[in-house]
Amino acid sequence: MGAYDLVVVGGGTAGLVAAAGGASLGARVALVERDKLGGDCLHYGCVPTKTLVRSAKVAHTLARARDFGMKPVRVEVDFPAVMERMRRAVETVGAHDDPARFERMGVELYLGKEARFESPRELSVSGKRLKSVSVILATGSHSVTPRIEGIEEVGYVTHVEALGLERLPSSLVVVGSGPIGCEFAQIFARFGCRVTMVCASPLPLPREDPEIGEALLRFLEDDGVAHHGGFVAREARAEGGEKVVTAYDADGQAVEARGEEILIAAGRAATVGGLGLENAGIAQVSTGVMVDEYLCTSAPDVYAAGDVTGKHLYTHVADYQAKVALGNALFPIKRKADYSVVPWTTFTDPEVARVGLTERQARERRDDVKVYRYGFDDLDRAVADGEPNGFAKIVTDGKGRILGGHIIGPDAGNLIPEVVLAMRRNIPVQALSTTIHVYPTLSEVVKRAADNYYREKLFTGRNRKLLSAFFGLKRRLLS
Ligand SMILES: Cc1cc2nc3c(=O)[nH]c(=O)nc-3n(C[C@H](O)[C@H](O)[C@H](O)COP(=O)(O)OP(=O)(O)OC[C@H]3O[C@@H](n4cnc5c(N)ncnc54)[C@H](O)[C@@H]3O)c2cc1C
Ligand SMILES: NC(=O)c1ccc[n+]([C@@H]2O[C@H](COP(=O)([O-])OP(=O)(O)OC[C@H]3O[C@@H](n4cnc5c(N)ncnc54)[C@H](O)[C@@H]3O)[C@@H](O)[C@H]2O)c1
Repeated sequence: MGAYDLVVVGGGTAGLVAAAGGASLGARVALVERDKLGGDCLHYGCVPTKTLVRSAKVAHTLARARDFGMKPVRVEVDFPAVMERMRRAVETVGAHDDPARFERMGVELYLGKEARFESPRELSVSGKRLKSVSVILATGSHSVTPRIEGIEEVGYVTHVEALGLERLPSSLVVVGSGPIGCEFAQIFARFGCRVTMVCASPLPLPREDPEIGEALLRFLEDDGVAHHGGFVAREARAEGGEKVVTAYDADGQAVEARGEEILIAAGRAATVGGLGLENAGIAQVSTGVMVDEYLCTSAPDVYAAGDVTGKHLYTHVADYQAKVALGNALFPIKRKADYSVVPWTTFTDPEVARVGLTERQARERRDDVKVYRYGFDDLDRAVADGEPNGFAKIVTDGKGRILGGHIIGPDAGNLIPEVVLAMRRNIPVQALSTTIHVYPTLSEVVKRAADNYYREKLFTGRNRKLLSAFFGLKRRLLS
């Protein structure tokens, strides 16, 4: 029986950050991973999809050669080569998650093995018992297939199988237009596949500001994606060599989406099967493992981090939670997880980046909400780049305190951190306006949106009248 300070279950982002941190602090740490180190983000999520996003963008840019003063080119996507490039990128990035690196740090690895709780502080791993002072559960999440009659018989892929395709399907039905559905729909459309999306929510990215969803819908349609919003997929059948998904709206109206393949991107659930949570008294809620503000589960000294908690399913949040959970698992002084300022980005083109409240959420909470926006169509650099697409929107209270930031536009994910830092450090929107930004850069979109604060204060209404009176007086005195 091994006695550890910490046993980590799951070797994705959350598990690796926790295990590496614990070992670096001098704790005796074991990490149990049933598959490969790196988890979903490295193997089936962020890294491979962003590689494909880039290839799709290159295809799209080549197809627009004429817009940049080039003779038109015939774009031919070599799908096996695209997928090979993706695998190489995963391999390169995966070097960070090399098992030998973690062993050198002092982490004892149990690779290719499943962990099961026997009690809160005791796990069995392939017949071996691991005893530990504390445990961090970091087993991630997996794709959920909604109830669609006939779907198992017809067959479908999730993001996992889609990333293993050897041939580009001629057409694809995507069920769900959350981040996974939108990213894949655009990638495949830009590779030349006919894509039809069906989604229960009316607009793509239903968690975002509807104005953002509407704008993204237009961009997806420009790429040739057909989007049936407000339709729930209920039946699937094979017909004439195609797969057909029938979806219904709230009035019972049906729409049929046909394709060579079906991609299910309809949400995720915490991965807890086979863990024996009941043996440790670890309770679950509908979204995942139940945790308190300190990321402690209902079992003493068992913490959880990452997607398994069901809170903000992003790699950067998994990383953050792992650090909070690790500190709380090892030390007596406990720290709460703080989700007040959490950014994220959906890597469509243009990208959709977000932090804080939407305009609607802000207005539900207070009466003094102000919204400052700026369009990329009026931003010199975006025009020069031939990407005058989208807008930035900053939501504040009456005094300029930032409540939320939303950007749909080129490189939005790299532009949002300025707003994130401002929110985190209570820097008001006025300061974004008075900070010098480099010209001509896309970063100016945030400043330009913020400039509207002063434009509204100084150039309109009572202030403008007062200033006019002041200038009149000055003229009279000096003339
Ligand atoms: C297609 C796609 C694209 C994405 N793109 C982005 C993006 O661009 N940016 C972003 O921030 N997020 C993105 N995400 C989300 C991101 O991948 C996850 O939030 C992140 O991987 C969560 O990390 P984790 O450590 O909680 O879980 P995971 O990475 O899923 O790791 C959990 C690990 O636990 C292991 N495990 C499970 N059960 C057991 C068991 N019983 N015993 C032992 N091991 C076990 C699994 O094998 C796995 O390796 C994307 C997700 C998907 C699906
Ligand atoms: N760029 C990123 O950071 C990124 C990328 C991909 C995934 N992720 C993470 O993974 C999470 C899961 O993504 P997702 O896109 O699978 O899920 P999601 O929960 O965000 O969206 C699923 C969508 O499917 C729809 N849906 C469900 N059942 C349906 C049915 N029967 N018919 C039609 N529509 C149906 C829902 O209405 C919803 O809009 C994301 O919320 C995000 O946290 C992040």
